Amino acid sequence: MGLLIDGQWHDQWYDTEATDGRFVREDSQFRNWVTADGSNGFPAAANRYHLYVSLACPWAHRTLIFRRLKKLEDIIGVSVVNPYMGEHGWTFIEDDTCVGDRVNHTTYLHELYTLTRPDYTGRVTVPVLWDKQQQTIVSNESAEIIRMLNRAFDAFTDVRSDFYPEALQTDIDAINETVYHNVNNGVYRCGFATRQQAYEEAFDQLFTTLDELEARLAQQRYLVGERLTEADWRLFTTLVRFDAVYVGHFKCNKYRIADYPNLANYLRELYQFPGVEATVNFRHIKRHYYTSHASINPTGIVPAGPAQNLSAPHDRECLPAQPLPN
Ligand SMILES: N[C@@H](CCC(=O)N[C@@H](CS)C(=O)NCC(=O)O)C(=O)O
Repeated sequence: MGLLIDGQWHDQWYDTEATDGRFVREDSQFRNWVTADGSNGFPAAANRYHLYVSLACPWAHRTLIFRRLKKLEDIIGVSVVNPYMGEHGWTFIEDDTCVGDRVNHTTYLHELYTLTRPDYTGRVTVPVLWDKQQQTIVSNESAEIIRMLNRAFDAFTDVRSDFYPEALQTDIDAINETVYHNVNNGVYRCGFATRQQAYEEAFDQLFTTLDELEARLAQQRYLVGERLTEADWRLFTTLVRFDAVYVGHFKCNKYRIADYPNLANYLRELYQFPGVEATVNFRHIKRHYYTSHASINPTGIVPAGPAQNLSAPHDRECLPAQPLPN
């Protein structure tokens, strides 16, 4: 784990000293947009853009789900990093989990960052949306990449589903804000905290929000009502990792998702949504977290459990849902 400073790689763990042991996530620095009309300099096109992801990473997972839901697999390629993130950060070192970077032939993800900006200073994260034509990073912010995939490439797919419909944008943005802070990033704020108070603060916010979401999902099928939206997919990628990793490795152990009837059924419904199961890889997920954070799990032993069956039937059909267009 490390970062680039003026384009030079430094192997160093997160600095939580200045923030009383609290983990504070850096803002993503590459924030360009692919648009249908190309008005931002990045027009949607077939086979021009490439996604770099980790199958372990919940943020990158969002982008893989959108690529799949919008049937953009033939339009946007994907490279998967090795799940082990050690002294060089994310790598493309080839083994039974990784086939390398077949687009830019790099060994380390940080090379893509310095190809884009030779004096880059900051963390080197996945996902990365890469423009093969201009040889540059378009965006390394998953929240924005999924919005590009949602609509900008509609000329290249027959899937008309819109997971960020205009009429629901205010509600989606509001729930995203809470879920991001307390759940998506909340599990990291628990796991990467280096002082007891910082951990407990994050832990309380996480489980207060999970309790609220459990109550909300008793009344309605999805986070903003009857329609499945971006907000659900953003929550899904954390929920699906929760019992396998966050409960133990990040000490988020008040309850498991399996202990919340509505969240557990909702998780299974989303997991069983056509195409989604294929984007979930527990081997990468468990290997990454348990082997890459040596200060949290020094032995690097990957737990063998838990036994869970996300393909088991769910009960969500008793709540009304709006059908999605194809
Ligand atoms: N805000 C970013 C966060 C991405 C992120 O932090 N990804 C993690 C993987 S789960 C990462 O690459 N971390 C490497 C590091 O922080 O050095 C997004 O949502 O795209």
